[in-house]
Amino acid sequence: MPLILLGVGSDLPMSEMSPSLPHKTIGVGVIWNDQKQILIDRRRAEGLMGGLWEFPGGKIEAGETIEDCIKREIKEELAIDIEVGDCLITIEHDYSHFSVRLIVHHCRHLAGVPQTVECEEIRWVTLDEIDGFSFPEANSQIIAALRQISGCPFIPTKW
Ligand SMILES: Nc1nc2c([nH]c(=O)n2[C@H]2C[C@H](O)[C@@H](COP(=O)(O)OP(=O)(O)OP(=O)(O)O)O2)c(=O)[nH]1
Ligand SMILES: [Mg+2]
Repeated sequence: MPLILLGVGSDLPMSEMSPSLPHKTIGVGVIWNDQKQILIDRRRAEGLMGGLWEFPGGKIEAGETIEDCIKREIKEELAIDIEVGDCLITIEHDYSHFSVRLIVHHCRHLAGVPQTVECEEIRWVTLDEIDGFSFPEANSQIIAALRQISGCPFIPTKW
């Protein structure tokens, strides 16, 4: 009698067999100024994760590099020019209704005064001050990674 396996007996990896959450890939910038402060912005009250602080960024578009995504999002959201540097960390995080991959790069502020084009509020803060702000859950890993490096990654003579 042949053994007949029905349904789930396939070669698919577990991740493709389980019902998956919607997934977004997000380019995120940790933007440093020449005083070694980091730019954070507060998300609009009415949207997803409303009122929480974040490092600016947004969804990657088809055909875009992560560097181009971060540069574009930061121009759209804050109207400033930046240089995108090294990757600090990549995080995979599951929220209740979706999951995100946050690809976080160090960035250097080049020009323009940040404007609240797509956010509620903007602050330049030191790493010591950052604990006074509420961030989305996934951000604790970004902040921990920032604490592990020895300060601003850009060489002061480059400013
Ligand atoms: N930009 C940013 N997003 C974060 C952070 N931490 C975190 O969990 N997220 C999540 C929140 C959102 O679900 C997602 C970012 O999406 P977004 O709403 O900024 O996307 P977007 O700029 O393309 O905006 P939209 O076109 O959807 O309005 O990543 C963070 O530090 N920065
Ligand atoms: Mg955004």
